[in-house]
Amino acid sequence: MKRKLTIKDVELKGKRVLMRVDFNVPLNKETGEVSDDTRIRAALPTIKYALEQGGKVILLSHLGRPKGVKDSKYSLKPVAKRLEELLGHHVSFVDDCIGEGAHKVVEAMKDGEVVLLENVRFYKEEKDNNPEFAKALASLGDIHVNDAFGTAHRAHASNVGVASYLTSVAGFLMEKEILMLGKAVQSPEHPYVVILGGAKVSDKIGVITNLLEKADRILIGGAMMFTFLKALGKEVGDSLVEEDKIELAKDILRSAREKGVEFVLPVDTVIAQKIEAGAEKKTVSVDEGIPSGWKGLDIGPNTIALFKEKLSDAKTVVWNGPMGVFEIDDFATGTEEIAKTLATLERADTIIGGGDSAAAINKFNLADKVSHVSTGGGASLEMLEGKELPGIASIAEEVIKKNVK
Ligand SMILES: Nc1ncnc2c1ncn2[C@@H]1O[C@H](COP(=O)(O)OP(=O)(O)O)[C@@H](O)[C@H]1O
Ligand SMILES: O=C(OP(=O)(O)O)[C@H](O)COP(=O)(O)O
Repeated sequence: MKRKLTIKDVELKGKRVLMRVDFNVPLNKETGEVSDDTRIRAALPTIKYALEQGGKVILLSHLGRPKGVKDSKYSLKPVAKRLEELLGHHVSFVDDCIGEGAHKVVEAMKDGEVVLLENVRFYKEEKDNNPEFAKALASLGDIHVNDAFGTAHRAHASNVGVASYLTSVAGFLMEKEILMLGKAVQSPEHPYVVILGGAKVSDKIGVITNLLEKADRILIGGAMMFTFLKALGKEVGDSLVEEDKIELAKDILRSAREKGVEFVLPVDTVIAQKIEAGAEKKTVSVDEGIPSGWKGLDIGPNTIALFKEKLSDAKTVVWNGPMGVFEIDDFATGTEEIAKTLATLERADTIIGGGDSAAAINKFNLADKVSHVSTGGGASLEMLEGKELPGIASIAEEVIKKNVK
């Protein structure tokens, strides 16, 4: 892949910098305020840089899935407030992302000012990547900066379509995500260990197939383990199993054996009858099996020890999906211990992807102890699957000048 142009490659002074960010953040249902500002913080270096360079920063984002109509539940207004606090700089909010209102505000902007436009998904043309809509957005800027890595697996108007009308360059967050995840995809240092957990087996099965070509070891935890344990004929009680993926799980186990990839499944699990704090719990070995009426909600102590050993010599670790129901402290031990283990691997590239995995690492205050916590869930997974993401493909590449005599 040729080098992507970044915000550092272009002149910003006096320019209208149309910046696509991913401010799709959770809002508190009662107060309507931003409840997790990780994605806003992650975009700050790019916004600050553009301001320091004397650009006029016009921010575009989506929030939620409002189905192409204006719906105040999905307004970016609370995000403007939070951004203003974090940036320590006034942020004007405009209640439309195209049209006369938006144009008037943008035309009146001075260098070093910031405007956040309303949710681009209030128009269905955004998700359709409609060229006219993309042109209308593009008319608000002189240059397009794409810092929305979390949206890079979508080919929408505000990240991809606009690149037909304006030069699109990467922001610092986009650049870092491409660098860190790209390295894990293209040239990981070995041993390369992948830890997969969480609940969405069907979403992640494609990644496993691709990773069998690259990883040396794959460790499976979370609810995902029960589909594999069932494929091996173990009793899994009432644990979460994706029945229609059992055959695929068998294929993956066979394929791992053939390719010489170590496929490590838990040896014990913490079980309970109810997914709630304080529920009676016990640890059983997977060979003993889980009785009916009980479900596996975390990896057990012997599995934690086994996974620690399998991680000890790792040079690259990619982790996606918690090891158990970490939201409840009784079932958070496995996730916490794996997070702590990653934090001690100082000489390895440790990369965490997935919304819940990022939430878990934040819960244990270990985010600054790993190499990279991706802001993209779906985007990081698709990248690990080896797919080309449309929101990266649309960023301009360096033109290699040949010496012509
Ligand atoms: N054994 C389990 N049984 C049921 N749910 C589980 C289990 N282990 C993990 N989970 C749940 O999986 C969810 C996260 O899954 P997923 O969305 O796949 O992860 P990510 O967002 O990191 O990609 C969490 O809410 C967690 O409670
Ligand atoms: O939050 C996002 O995806 P993620 O939850 O997979 O990280 C992105 O903002 C993309 O949103 P979308 O999945 O509604 O297109």
